[in-house]
Parts: sequence; structure tokens; C-alpha cells
Amino acid sequence: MSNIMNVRILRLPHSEGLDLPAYGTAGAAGVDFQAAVEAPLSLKPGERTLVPTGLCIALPEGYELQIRPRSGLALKHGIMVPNSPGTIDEDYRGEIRIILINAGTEEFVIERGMRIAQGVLAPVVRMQWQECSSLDTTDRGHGGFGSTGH
Ligand SMILES: O=c1ccn([C@H]2C[C@H](O)[C@@H](COP(=O)(O)OP(=O)(O)OP(=O)(O)O)O2)c(=O)[nH]1
Repeated sequence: MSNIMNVRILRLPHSEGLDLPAYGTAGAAGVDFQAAVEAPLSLKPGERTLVPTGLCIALPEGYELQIRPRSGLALKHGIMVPNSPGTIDEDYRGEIRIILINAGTEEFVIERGMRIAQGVLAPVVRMQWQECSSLDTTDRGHGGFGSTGH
């Protein structure tokens, strides 16, 4: 991929020894974040938790980082990111933390260094409201939520 941006990243002490989030293949869209837990963290079915990454970043202006689940963990263990895609704002300087929920049927143990979720850099277009008294008409109109029958 030729589309590459520099992003400043700061390691906190508890991420020592872990890798910086990396792309798994030459064409991967997301970098994998590792769990910076000090000890294995057990997640029972139905439980959710906040997993530290030990990393802080400063995104380029006009970008967000989206935190998304990994399909393998979702399929094999039911491990999901309930707020997916999680939003890391360009002005956030705190530690990136990842919310995980065990939607599976068995206990899941998060080990230090486990790749738990992925982050995709995405451009953001901000809105400027133009308040008005009416909107243009369309075929769809107010129809939604299954109104087309599919
Ligand atoms: O999965 C996530 C989601 C968010 N954040 C951090 C970065 C983000 O910039 C900040 C705020 O996130 P969000 O706007 O989703 O949270 P909120 O619930 O609206 O809280 P706030 O009032 O702090 O904006 O929290 C994470 O570390 N992980």
C-alpha cells in the first residue's frame, strides 16, 4: 500500500516488551493492538471489560482511528467490541483502551500480548449544519427500517 501517514505514538510503562500495533500483511487495513494486561484476564460468557493497550497517539488533523473486532476471535470465541467501531478522536491523548465482550458460551482468557482488536485510520469530514424549514422530496421519503420489504 502506498498510502502511508506518520502517526506519533507514545508507549506507557505497562506496554514495555509488547510490539507497536502492526499490519499483519502488506495489504491489511488495520493494525493489531495487543493487550497490555499485567496478568491473564478472564472473561466469562456475557462479561465485558476494558483492556489497556499501554499506548497513546496523536492522530493527524482530520482523521480518526476506528477500533474494530478481529473476525477470528469473533468466530471462534464470540469476542466482540461492543462499541464497534470504537472512535479514537484526533484530540485524544489518553491511553487507548479496548472494550471487549464475551458473547460466546465459554470463558475466554486474555493473555498479555494477545492481539485483541484492530485499528483502522479513517478520514473524517465534519458537518456544518444549515438549518432550514423544509427538505427536498425523494422516492424513499420517510420510509425505512424494512419499508422496501427486504
Ligand atoms: O474504544 C474506545 C473508544 C474511545 N476511546 C477513547 C478515545 C476517544 O477519543 C475517547 C472518547 O471516546 P467516545 O467519544 O467514544 O466516548 P464518550 O463515551 O462519548 O466519552 P467522552 O465524553 O469522553 O467523549 O475515549 C478508547 O480509548 N477506546
